[in-house]
Formats: sequence, C-alpha cells, structure tokens
Amino acid sequence: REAGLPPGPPTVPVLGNVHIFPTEFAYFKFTEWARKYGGIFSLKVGPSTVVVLTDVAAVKELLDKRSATTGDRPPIHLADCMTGGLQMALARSTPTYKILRKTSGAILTAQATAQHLPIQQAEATQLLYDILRTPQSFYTDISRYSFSVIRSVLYGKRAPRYDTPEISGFFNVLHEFNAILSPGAAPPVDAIPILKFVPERWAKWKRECKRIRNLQRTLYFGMMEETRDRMRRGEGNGCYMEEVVGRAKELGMDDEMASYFGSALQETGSETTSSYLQSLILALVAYPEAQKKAHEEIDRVVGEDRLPTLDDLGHMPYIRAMISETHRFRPVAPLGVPHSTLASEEYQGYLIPKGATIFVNVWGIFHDPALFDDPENFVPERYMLTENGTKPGIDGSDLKATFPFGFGRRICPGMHLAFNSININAMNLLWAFDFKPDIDADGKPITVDTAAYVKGITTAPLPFKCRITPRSTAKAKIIEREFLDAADTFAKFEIGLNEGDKEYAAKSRAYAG
Ligand code: HEM
Repeated sequence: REAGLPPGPPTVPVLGNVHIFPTEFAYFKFTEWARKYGGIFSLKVGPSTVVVLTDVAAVKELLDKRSATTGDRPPIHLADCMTGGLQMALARSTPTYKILRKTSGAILTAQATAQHLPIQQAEATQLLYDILRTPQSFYTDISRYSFSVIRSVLYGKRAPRYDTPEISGFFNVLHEFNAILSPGAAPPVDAIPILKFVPERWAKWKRECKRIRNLQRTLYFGMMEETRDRMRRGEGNGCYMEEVVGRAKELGMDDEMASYFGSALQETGSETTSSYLQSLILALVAYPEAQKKAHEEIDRVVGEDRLPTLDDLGHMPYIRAMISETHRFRPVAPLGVPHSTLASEEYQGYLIPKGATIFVNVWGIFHDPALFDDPENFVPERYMLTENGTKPGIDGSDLKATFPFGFGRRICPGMHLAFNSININAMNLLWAFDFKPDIDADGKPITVDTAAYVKGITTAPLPFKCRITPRSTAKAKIIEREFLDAADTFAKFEIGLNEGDKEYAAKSRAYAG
C-alpha cells in the first residue's frame, strides 16, 4: 500500500489484497473492516486502489461536494464491449454518458413523474388484485408490478402477467449480461489490460460478448421501434421514450443511444423497486408489532371504504417511518454502485488516487451502532424519534431520504418514480392485507429468515413464503372494483400486447367482474 493511502488490511506482494477481497456479500466484510480500520479504509487489488467509505461526513464531502472528480465509474471493459459504453449506470464519465445523464434529468423530473401517476396507481391496484387472487405468488406479482410500471412509463406498453415472454425475454438478456460480468466468469481484463488483445478465436469471452451484444441490440431496438410505430399510427400515450424520440435532436441522442438509454432505465428500475417491496413484506412478517401499529394508523386515516392516496401519507407518520426503516434495514444497494475518481483527491490527510474505485458502505453506515440504536432490528419508531432515525444527540442530517439512492452526479435519476411506487404500494399493501408467517404441518409458524438475500450489486430477499389474507371482505370488494375501474387507464398501454397477454388481461377482468 502506497504512502498516504487510507489504512487497510495488510497486503501481500503483487496481489495486494486480492486474495482476501470478498467476492460476494462484500458489505459484511467491509463493515467488519470498517470497525477495525476506520470509516475510510483502502484495499489494494493488484496495482489499483479501492477506497471504502463507512463515514457519512466523508461520503458527503467526497461524493457529493467533490462529485466533479468522484463521479466516474470504474472501467468494466466487458460491459463496454457489449453495450458500446451506453449502459448508463455502468458508463464511464464520457461525453456520451453526459448526454444520457442529461436526458434522464430532462425527462425523469419530479413534475414529469407526476404525470405518470395514473398508470403507476393502476398497476398498484393490479398488484393488490393479483395478491388477493393468488397470495402464494406475491413475490413474482411484485416483480411483474415493477417491470410493468417501468415498461409502461418508458415505452408505453404494460406486462399484465408475470409469465409473459416480454418479461422473461428481457430478463434472460439481462441475466446473460450480468453472468459474464460476475467474478471469475471471464479473464480479469481490467486488471490485466494486455488480455484485451488476445485474438477472438482464443478468447471465448470476446465471442460471448458479441453474442450478448447482438441479443441486446435486437431486443432494445425492437422495444424502441414498437414505441415509434405506435407514434406513427397516432396511438402515442405520452410515455417517456416518445419524448426522447421527439426531442432526440435537441438532446443529442441517436437511435443507438436512445435504445440503450431506455433499456438501462428498464434494467435499473425494475429489480430495485421490486426488491424494496419484497423486503418490506419480509419485515412485516418478521415484525408483527410494527405491522400492527401501521395497520392501526392506516385504519384511522383511510378507513374501510377507499384505497389510500398519496395525499394520505402526510397524515401517517408511522408508515412514513416504516418506509425509511425498510431502506435502512435492508438497503437495495448495500454498497451503492461503485464510483471512481477522475483526479487525485486529498481528504483528512489521506490520498485518494486518480482512478481509485470508491464504495460507499451504505450497509455499514445504516447498521452502525454508533449511529443507530439496535441497528440489526426493524424499528420504524427510530424515524419518529429523530428525522433520520439516528440516536438522539447524533447529527444525522446527511442521512437524508435520498441516501439509499446514491450520490453526487450519479444519484439515481429514477428516484422520483421509485418514491411514488414505494409510497403507493406500501400504503396499499398495509391497508389491504395481513402478513403472517407460513405454517408447518403441525400448524406452527415458520420463522422467516430476514438475512437470506440474493448476492449482487443490488440485492433482494430470496423468495420466501408467508400467509397473506385480506383484512376484510369489504376491502377485498374494493380491490376488485378498483381493478375493474383501472381498465380505462390500462387500455392505452395495452396496444400491441401479444395474444397470451391479451387473453390473460381479459380473463382477470372477467374474473373480477
Ligand atoms: C427502490 C428503488 C431504487 C433504488 C434504491 C435505487 C438506487 C440507486 C443507486 C444506489 C444508484 C447508484 C447511484 C450512485 O452511483 O451513487 C442508482 C443509479 C441509477 N438508477 Fe436507481 N434506484 C431505484 C430505482 C430506480 C428506478 C425506478 C430507475 C429508472 C426508472 C432507476 C434508474 C437508475 C439509473 C439509470 C442509475 C444510474 C445513474 C448514473 O450512473 O448516472 N433507479 N440507483
């Protein structure tokens, strides 16, 4: 480890810390190291430096205030081979990235997001209806919901069932992309750049990247073309990609950029939102007392006769606290998405060299006993005691609601869409259902495992079982009625559905009627 770098675990020659670098659930190890080496520690991965921040003040200073130099992403050569550098969340800080980012800023504003509320609400109503009908498949019903919302607001076309080829087709391509990027799946071309020059006939990874690139382009261009066709036929429905097409010149977007832009938002927006909602349900099952308090509050504010609306949230401090606590308890991106530095920075006497990778240990911060009382438990009350849930007397002002959504110039551009989805669904689910542990053959409750999570940059609870029942017959009736009423909103987003999807949508309406 070079002089001036933040401290960290002892290194060995050449490898540095490669031999001890965690390849999965790295946030646990990083948290352990942070307690030992401090809120700013470093690791050596061969010649490169990784800096891990588990110190809120350092995050604020380095990633927010000095974002001009810390807003790059580490190089991922394979990703660039497949996407041409156009996957916005992974893209380096290039002029092309800046256009993509500007476009997201121009179209995903809080104001614009409000215009997409009707379809978000209609999809949330279908989520209630799906869970009412088939409570055992709540986990995939949530995945359908989040995919369909993003697909509708972006491309103007929904996915009425989870088993549609529209969803499996999209995720198959995404999973192939992620699989080849996972540690060990391909030679370490970023660490050993000379490997990039191995001829294709000896480099299977190059052939694989080409194959996946072709799959991506066929799918993403197809999604774009469908939207464009609908516009040509005068059947536009105001979705975001129509705006991108309409303003392409002004935004500096060509076809290729627009196609990757839309698909990147679809990728980043789907599994993040579903992960959050799945974690919320897991917490409700594991913490019945918290669920009871939320039920009491929503019954008092909303009552039996109608679904909650976004305006109700202002009158529900406990549910607002519960929403924040879910982010803290099980953050969707426990290490954020890694940033990288475009120039050297100095902070509190430490050198953060140019090209260093920076991880924010969101997990370690949210589970720091110095900041939060009883951090391992789901305790919404903490967000009623202090604004950001921290212990009384601790300044938690930098841990604001956007903290789980990242930092500086890279902050999540889909945040406003995500806030609406989370708020609407958290209220709806609590209003509608009781969530209880599943029972075994002897009728005994089976404890859910709140630590069983998917590995990856973003995470989600592993599929789990629970018993979900409507809280009253009157509420079940309202859900059916609202689902039928949503048909008008859905209609604009059901143009061009495949036969299977059309049939499914028609059948579920007939069933509700
Ligand atoms: C619960 C929901 C969500 C969470 C917790 C979340 C969280 C995050 C985080 C932590 C980052 C990395 C920020 C950084 O590098 O500092 C990010 C980036 C991103 N998110 Fe989200 N996100 C969510 C939903 C969405 C949605 C709904 C969309 C799109 C509609 C979206 C689109 C993106 C994109 C495109 C980026 C990359 C930004 C860039 O690199 O410039 N996200 N998100």
